[in-house]
Amino acid sequence: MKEQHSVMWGIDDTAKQLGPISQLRVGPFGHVVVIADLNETEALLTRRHSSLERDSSSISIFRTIIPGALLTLKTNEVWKHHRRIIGPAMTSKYLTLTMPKAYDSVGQLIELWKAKGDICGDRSWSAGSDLEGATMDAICGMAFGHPWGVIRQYTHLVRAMDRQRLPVGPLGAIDFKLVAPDLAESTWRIFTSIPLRGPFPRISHFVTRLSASYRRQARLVDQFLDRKLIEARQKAKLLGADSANETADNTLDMMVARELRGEDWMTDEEMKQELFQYLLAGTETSSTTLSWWCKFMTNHPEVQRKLRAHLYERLPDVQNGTPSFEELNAANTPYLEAVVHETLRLARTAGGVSREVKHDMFILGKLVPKGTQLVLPTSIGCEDLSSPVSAPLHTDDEKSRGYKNPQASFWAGPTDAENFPRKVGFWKAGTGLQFDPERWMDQDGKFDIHAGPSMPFSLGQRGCFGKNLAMLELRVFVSQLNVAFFFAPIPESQNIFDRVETVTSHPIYSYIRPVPWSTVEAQGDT
Ligand code: HEM
Repeated sequence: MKEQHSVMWGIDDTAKQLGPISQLRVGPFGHVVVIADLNETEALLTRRHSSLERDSSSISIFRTIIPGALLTLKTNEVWKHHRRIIGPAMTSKYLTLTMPKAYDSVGQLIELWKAKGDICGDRSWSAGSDLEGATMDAICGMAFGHPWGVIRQYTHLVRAMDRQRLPVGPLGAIDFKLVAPDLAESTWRIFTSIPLRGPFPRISHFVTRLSASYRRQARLVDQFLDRKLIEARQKAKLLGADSANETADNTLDMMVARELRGEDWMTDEEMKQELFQYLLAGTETSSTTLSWWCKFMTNHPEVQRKLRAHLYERLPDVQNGTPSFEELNAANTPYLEAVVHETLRLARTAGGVSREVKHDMFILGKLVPKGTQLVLPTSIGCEDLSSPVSAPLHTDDEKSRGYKNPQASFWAGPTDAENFPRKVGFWKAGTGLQFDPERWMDQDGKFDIHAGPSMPFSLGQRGCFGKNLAMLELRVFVSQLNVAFFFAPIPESQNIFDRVETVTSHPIYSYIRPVPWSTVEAQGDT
């Protein structure tokens, strides 16, 4: 793992060397069991989920800033209650209503990149913080109805810069150091306070909370949420319950309207935590995925050109920026869907998920005791890491001890292996790590979600709550950015694919050079 600078690639290598189930020691006392087999992972997350629970260590890490929202609740009655209340926010009805917020945010990002392009000439800059700002604006709009104006502020600052004195970073790119509005800066400060490493997250975060600046920033965000809650309730009362419910175009308004109708409700504190969780779970994940997309585009001009032609053909409105919810789907824009899926597959934004075993169970023929922490890489289909058909599922010793337990997985046991041979060789040999959206297209040019494995949002009951919103946002951003810009090549010294793993696995360098499609280099040979 040290050699690869990545836990995720390290786990891939472990799986290649040790097979689909292995045990790693973590620190002096802990250990985790890694399951790197696609069928087994699917079975665990979907069919055997009642034997598993979200693991205590990740819960205690995220509880430092969100003590009681979906992400940090055990799968109990409270979790089900929260899901019932905010679940409708992911239905097509609400997503359709909130979609204009995503268009607003990407529109502002396009303006920012045009302003940067004007002063940068043919030099590149890093896309990372711009994308964080734009996805934060989008999520705020979708959650509370108003973006925080991060990108608007960045654009204002860029327009005021002296093009003769732009700061140049060590790799030759322009190093814009832009300051976001207070609320956004405070939220990022809270996110970065999450103690991702170290054995005692609660203690280390307690120390962080002693700092006056942290307390001031946390208070600012808390007061904002209080204010929004009051405003949303006043607005809903004026409109009346039914009309408030019909017109709600953000998650807070939707929750408040349901509260007013007496349907279901949460305490103020619960509501605030669920909304804050939107920011935590929805900003970095989307911006990281989009940063990877920019890198893939920069290296694949042919994909950019094909995508643009496809969008112009399928979406007459694309230039005006408002294709509808129904128009932006896999059936209507299959190549866009393929590009988004391929980006998610290779970005490996959330490299893995973890679970705790609730009682002794058999996994791939091994007895895994109660309390064990499982790590399930979400992108094991990237390479061919499944076990071969002939892998022994029970050792002779286990069989002689009568290991025919009722909780064995669907796939465990020699008979199942014969009847349901393990899927191996998902992609053409040696192509698994290449960026190739065509792998998701069938012979008739349709998008085929079953073409191969990919589970970037995880699976099952505790899989990503925001998947529908995230997919919509990615389709909106990718289509709008593609139509607005050609991502021109950048110097080799900046074209580095190294990762850093925090909450997500993001590129260390995300330099871009977006140019108008009218330029000669955008037109290329075609
Ligand atoms: C590209 C974007 C995203 C990716 C790749 C992603 C991925 C994931 C993954 C892998 C999990 C863990 C699931 C598990 O443990 O099985 C998760 C959980 C979650 N995600 Fe996302 N996510 C994304 C965007 C979003 C957005 C936009 C939101 C909110 C609006 C969101 C809200 C959540 C929540 C609340 C959970 C916890 C669900 C629970 O424990 O019940 N995510 N996400």
